[in-house]
Amino acid sequence: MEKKIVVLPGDGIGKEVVDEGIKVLDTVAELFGHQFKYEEDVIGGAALDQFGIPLREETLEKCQQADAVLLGAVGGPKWDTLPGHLRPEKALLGLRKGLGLFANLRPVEVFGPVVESSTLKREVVEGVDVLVVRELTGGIYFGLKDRGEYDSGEAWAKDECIYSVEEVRRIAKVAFEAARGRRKKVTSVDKANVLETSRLWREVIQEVHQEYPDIELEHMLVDNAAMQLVRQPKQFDVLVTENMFGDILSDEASVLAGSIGLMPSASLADAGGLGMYEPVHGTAPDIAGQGKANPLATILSCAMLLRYSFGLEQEADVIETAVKSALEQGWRTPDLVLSQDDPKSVLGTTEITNKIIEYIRKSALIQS
Ligand SMILES: NC(=O)C1=CN([C@@H]2O[C@H](COP(=O)(O)OP(=O)(O)OC[C@H]3O[C@@H](n4cnc5c(N)ncnc54)[C@H](O)[C@@H]3O)[C@@H](O)[C@H]2O)C=CC1
Ligand SMILES: CC(C)CC(=O)C(=O)O
Ligand SMILES: [Mg+2]
Repeated sequence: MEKKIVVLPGDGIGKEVVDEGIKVLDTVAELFGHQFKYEEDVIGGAALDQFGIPLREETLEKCQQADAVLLGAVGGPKWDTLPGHLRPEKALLGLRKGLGLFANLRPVEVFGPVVESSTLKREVVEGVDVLVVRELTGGIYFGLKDRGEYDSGEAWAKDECIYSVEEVRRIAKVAFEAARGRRKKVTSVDKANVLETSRLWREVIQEVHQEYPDIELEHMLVDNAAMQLVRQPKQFDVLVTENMFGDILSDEASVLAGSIGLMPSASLADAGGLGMYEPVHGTAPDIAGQGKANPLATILSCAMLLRYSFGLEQEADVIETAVKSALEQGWRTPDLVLSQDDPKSVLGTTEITNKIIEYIRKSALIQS
């Protein structure tokens, strides 16, 4: 199979983890006889430094013409004081909107071997398997185009939260369809006791649910959901929510898995179409450049890329199994080690990728 992947490393550890993801994709390509062509471009802070804007039109066009996009993360303290439209993070919003990627899938799977990496009790987290379905191109991160901008020192600032029926309907369908292939339960998270957009959200979710009588639906207010997620996470199967709530709840859910360095994501327009794949985490300025970032979230995002954009199920499975094997054998990155005297073998970014590649090669040998 021949495919074109646009690679957007971004800033901070984004570059470090994306490099590792490509090594894994190259290994899979070599073993399974595929040809992946990469086209790298700058976005975020890197694009600001080089071109004066966080997202160039030509970058968006390149992505539109690709088969998939692999992204690291954007932002960092260097650009924190810039006005809103120049923030590196706006590049991400522009890409998501420009590519029509309204469905963000963030699986939260607790890998058995790293249960002890979670700060929560074993009985709470063991076996957790939640899919967060986050609406990605609406809500308060977008608002109205002509809303103006806050200037430092001004007396007030404004963000607007808008949702249309159609925006909620299409993400509801993604969630109910996903639940059909899982444990058949959807929890819709909103703030319908306060927000008008949430009242619309709840109404539309209920309406779409009529088409899915085989799926159990419950509604939960977001403050309660934040609490339930760490109190009793196994009550959740598919959790569907709007843009900002999904952003926050998925970072919270990473505590169940042991580290945000394990959390992959896929941002999709339509099933089988162009997708963008990125770790849930940001640029981690506190550890950037030290060779200790956990690349597994990105490597698992590469598995999602193969599965959702290229339909390469077996190749995706091989990557996921290799990640599990490496963790089972006790290999860890520093973020997965809670105490100094933890006996687990601690590896850097490149070293743990090399282990994953070793396991991928071994499993390909067994299969051939
Ligand atoms: N998708 C994106 O591009 C995102 C970008 N950001 C940006 O990243 C910058 C830093 O944001 P933070 O709030 O600090 O969030 P962050 O996710 O970058 O880091 C939060 C904490 O998690 C740790 N961490 C994150 N990824 C890790 C990994 N792969 N391995 C080991 N440890 C990891 C970091 O060291 C830090 O202690 C900001 O400029 C923010 O706007 C934040 C979130 C998402
Ligand atoms: C950086 C933001 C645009 C969004 C974010 O934190 C995320 O998508 O996880
Ligand atoms: Mg986030």
